[in-house]
Amino acid sequence: MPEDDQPFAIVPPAAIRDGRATDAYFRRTEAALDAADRNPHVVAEVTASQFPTGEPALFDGIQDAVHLFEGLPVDVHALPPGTCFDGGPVVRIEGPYRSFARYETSLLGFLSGATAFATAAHELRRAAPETPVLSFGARHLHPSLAAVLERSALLAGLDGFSHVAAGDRLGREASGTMPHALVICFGRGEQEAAWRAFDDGVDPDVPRTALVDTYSDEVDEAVRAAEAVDDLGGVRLDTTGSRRGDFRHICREVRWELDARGHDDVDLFVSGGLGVADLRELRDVADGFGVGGAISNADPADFGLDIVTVEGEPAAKRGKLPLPKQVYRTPDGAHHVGLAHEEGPADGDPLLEPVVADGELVREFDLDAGIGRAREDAALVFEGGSGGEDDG
Ligand SMILES: O=P(O)(O)OC[C@H]1O[C@H](OP(=O)(O)OP(=O)(O)O)[C@H](O)[C@@H]1O
Repeated sequence: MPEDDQPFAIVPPAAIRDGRATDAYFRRTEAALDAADRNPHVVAEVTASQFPTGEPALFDGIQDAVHLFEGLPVDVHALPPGTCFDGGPVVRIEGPYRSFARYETSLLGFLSGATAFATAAHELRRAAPETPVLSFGARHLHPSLAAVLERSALLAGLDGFSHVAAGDRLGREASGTMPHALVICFGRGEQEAAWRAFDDGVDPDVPRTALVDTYSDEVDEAVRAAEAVDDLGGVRLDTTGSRRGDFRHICREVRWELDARGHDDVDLFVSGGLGVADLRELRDVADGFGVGGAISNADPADFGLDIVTVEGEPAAKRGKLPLPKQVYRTPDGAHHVGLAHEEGPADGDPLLEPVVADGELVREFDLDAGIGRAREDAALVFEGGSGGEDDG
């Protein structure tokens, strides 16, 4: 599509579907294979070789990637979204290499971003298992990725997200409170007018949460908001880092002062540059968190694709393990990797499952099912099946 037909630097979905969203060397590989009349039948696997936090990652993105293989003469196996893994293949592709070579770039891209978001969100989930956490990170990303970000956050068990168009794509409603811009539009000393305008103007089913750090002390604004808006649901503290001091103490003080004035039904929602350690520190004083960069700024998962057989014979580059593999989950939560043609552990569940058979999609992906899978698999892997809280 010529650039002036669409103003944004976005690779269109059609280019992803037809394999043009690829690194140029795959186009050259196709030309070389064609010139040599060579198109070997191969098995290739996608694996990650680095796990930066030292903990299992949460697999995601296959729901999109699977569409790359529609209509191709290939069979694909993959881990279901929401599976914890710390080694071994996450995807296995079998077919004539020439037919899928050009899709490697997009395949790895679909998996790398989504898995990174899901893994980061899951770390936050475990840091505050009982407290609502919303994904606020779309502002740090290219807007075309917002639905991927929010879907991964939900898959990992977070409770909601802020991006409206992502919500349209996912069939779920975005949530949110109010920005500082709204308060500033009414001016210093007029915060009550801003909070009341929100109460007057916003749909009745939206929780009334007042932002209480714009101009003055958080305790002062929180108490004023609770007195200005009938049935105020909560206050949000997004205190700027330079003014934060002992943020846990500020939260406790706000809670104390609200309670002391009979506003114990007003929740305390906290946001602004929060990470895993902050959630652990604040989870007993906050009723909810908004977290952005700690999810959206996650480093991409380090996936690579390697051929492991050529015409049925073992093949691999140095440092990689040839032959197709299967991965298994055992009841103790361990992750076993073995050769696909050998028996796995007697009590192990094979995790790679068919997703494409001769170019036909053979598995449906449902977000709620993925959320449930992530919750159950993480309970096995991180708590040995107990489902208990991670105390870090
Ligand atoms: O810091 P992160 O974890 O990435 O969270 C994303 C944003 O959410 C909060 O913004 P807020 O809605 O208060 O923005 P505003 O200052 O523009 O009103 C916070 O201050 C961050 O800018």
